[in-house]
Amino acid sequence: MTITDQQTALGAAQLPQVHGARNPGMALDMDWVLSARANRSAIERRAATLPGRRSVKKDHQAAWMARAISCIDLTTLAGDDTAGRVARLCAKARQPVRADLLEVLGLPDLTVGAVCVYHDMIAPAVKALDGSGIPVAAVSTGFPAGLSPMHLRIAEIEESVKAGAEEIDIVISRRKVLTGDWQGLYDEMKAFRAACGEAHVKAILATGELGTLQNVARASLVCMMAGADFIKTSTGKESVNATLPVSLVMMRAIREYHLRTGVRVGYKPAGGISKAKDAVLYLSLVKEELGDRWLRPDLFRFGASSLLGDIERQLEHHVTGAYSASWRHASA
Ligand SMILES: O=C[C@H](O)COP(=O)(O)O
Repeated sequence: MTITDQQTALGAAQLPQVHGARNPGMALDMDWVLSARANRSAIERRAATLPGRRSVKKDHQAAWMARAISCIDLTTLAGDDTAGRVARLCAKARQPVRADLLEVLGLPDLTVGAVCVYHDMIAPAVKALDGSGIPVAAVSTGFPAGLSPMHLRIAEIEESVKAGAEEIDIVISRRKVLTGDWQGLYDEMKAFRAACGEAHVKAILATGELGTLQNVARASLVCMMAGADFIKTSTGKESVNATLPVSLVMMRAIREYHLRTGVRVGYKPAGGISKAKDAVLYLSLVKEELGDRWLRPDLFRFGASSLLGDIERQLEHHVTGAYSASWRHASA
């Protein structure tokens, strides 16, 4: 399969809708969970073939990069975040690429999917995004390790929703996966989902700490059964974050969940995705594994702090024929 439909790509980038139908969840089905397997060598072989055979050129490339922008959760998760830095990030979220480039691309209203911050930065982000329709996502539940007492993790979600976060990125307890406590993981995720209320919930699996791809497959299923609206690879703070093999496993779990329940759960690779060409690779994988319906911000996001800068650079090159210095795009 090759990517050739520029119009489809540009059309989807203009779609404003970032929130779709929710995943109601289902009872924990242990037979299904324990039947999940992952053949590491086959998955790694398949992932290894992807970079070599993707070739998306010129206008098609620009269309796919625009699509990628519409799916970015523009993120800042640093200890020295300030209201000023978040306001600058939000300005970038509203207008992710220079206005003249957006005009040439025919996408004057292109924005990112969401802005993702720590709890303390929700209020400045909500203020800076007022009227834009761009939701604020907050990382929560003792991010990134998820080791604070359960009642505090629940309270943190509730506080963040109260502060205006429309999306909550929770972290799961890795030890529940590593010890095979699937019921415990299910109960925890269900409690997180309930605390979110109307806010959409993304379950961060921290796949780099789950040991095996089989654990990634099982944890993906359990979180979806417990009502996760999205499953997300990583916090960006593990030593191994989003990878193509892990993405294959998680996307196939999403596909299977959709086949069995009819419910579409979203996918968010996060951590270390900083190049436009990698973003296009991920989009092509989503297209192949899940289909076009997932190539929209209500079902796909990149968690990324520096990807937008490279995409803007590549788009500038596409339109003007020249690259600008990377420092010109420093805020993203
Ligand atoms: O969820 C988003 C990640 O924390 C961003 O990671 P990154 O800084 O490697 O892009």
